[in-house]
Amino acid sequence: METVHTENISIRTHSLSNLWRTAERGGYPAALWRLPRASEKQLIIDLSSEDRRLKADLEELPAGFAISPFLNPEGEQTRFLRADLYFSFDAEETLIAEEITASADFWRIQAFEDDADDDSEDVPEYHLKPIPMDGNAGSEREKFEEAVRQAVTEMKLGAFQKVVLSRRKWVELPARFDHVAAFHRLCETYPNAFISLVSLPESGCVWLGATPEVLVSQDHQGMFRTMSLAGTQSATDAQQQPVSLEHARWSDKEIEEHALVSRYIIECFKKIRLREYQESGPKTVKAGNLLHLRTDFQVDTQAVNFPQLGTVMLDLLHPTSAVCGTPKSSALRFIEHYENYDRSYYSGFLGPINIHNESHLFVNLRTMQMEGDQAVLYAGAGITENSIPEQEWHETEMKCQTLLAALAL
Ligand SMILES: C=C(O[C@@H]1C=C(C(=O)O)C=C[C@H]1O)C(=O)O
Repeated sequence: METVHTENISIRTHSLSNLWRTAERGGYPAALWRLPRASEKQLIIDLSSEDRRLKADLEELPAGFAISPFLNPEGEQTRFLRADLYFSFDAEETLIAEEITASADFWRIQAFEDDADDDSEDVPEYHLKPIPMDGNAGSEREKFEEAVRQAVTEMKLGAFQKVVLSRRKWVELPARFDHVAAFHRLCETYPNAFISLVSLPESGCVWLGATPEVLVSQDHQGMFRTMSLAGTQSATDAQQQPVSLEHARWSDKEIEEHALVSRYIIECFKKIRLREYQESGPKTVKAGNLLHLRTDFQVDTQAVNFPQLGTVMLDLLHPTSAVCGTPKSSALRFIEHYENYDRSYYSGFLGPINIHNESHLFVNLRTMQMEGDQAVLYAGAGITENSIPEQEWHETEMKCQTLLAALAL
């Protein structure tokens, strides 16, 4: 990352919570994340307060954090947060690195500093008394199951092979719900997930999530990775005992649903005539309270001399058949007609770009959008010809539980 290290510009050491609160108070966009299996927690703050929308070009962009809506025509609606300030903390929340990029101007840094020094506001407690607001759950369920029935009918007529249908669930947050404490809680509960907290002042919303799905990742050695993740079952059996990964059984419906996503990824490689990918799987993996089928894909971009592969694949992959369907255009048309609501950033992608020469973008799943004392959770399920509406609804309920149970909401 490009940095300025002069004696007179340096952010004094503050706690993670204090930095986050200062960013929120000042109306600065901010993103806090923890990569899967990592202990380091990273925070960036964009001091421009600008609602910057662009195409996520991993070769061109400075260090920052991208968050894309599900609907992103030509990819140009990706919201980009520039890393004017960057902080990294270890598992004990000790500051281990801080950087100020050349783009940040001195006066804004000073104003930020002064505000961060004003620590008058006491740290909110982490209350755990939720008030579920699913008064309209009945009609939500009817609408969702009706859409599943419609999709099955259309698939039997050959209109498409798979569509991913989603729904929302509303929850009232406890008084003074602490976003950063909730982020830490998710980090502890889900060590294998990508945990993120993103504050977007222009919309007044903060997004919190724990996703298991990599969309595009390119590390500092030029290793490109993506995955197909589809097929879902509970990680516990009827007696609430954990299902061992070796003993998990998958139905033909789930195997087919998963295969469609893998085939979609391979088609993307074919479009760019790339044959040198390694494929491994499918295997059963645990994602919190759920099990999924996963196939991993990997390409050594240095060996194939294709450094821009991450950007090219991002363009081709999103939205994959894991969140949209097959074929993409018919599935999308069906979603737009039957879901009847804006998915916003749910099932888009998000993650750090060019932070220490790495970019890691994940599908925005197991996520909730918080605005004031309300939260909206989003969850979807892959529908094929053999789907049973009640089971698909149950799957979305389990997916909502990934966040609700961990946060005791
Ligand atoms: C759509 C979601 O998850 C996706 C759909 C899956 C499925 O249909 O089995 C599994 C994992 C994800 O790719 C979600 O979590 O909301």
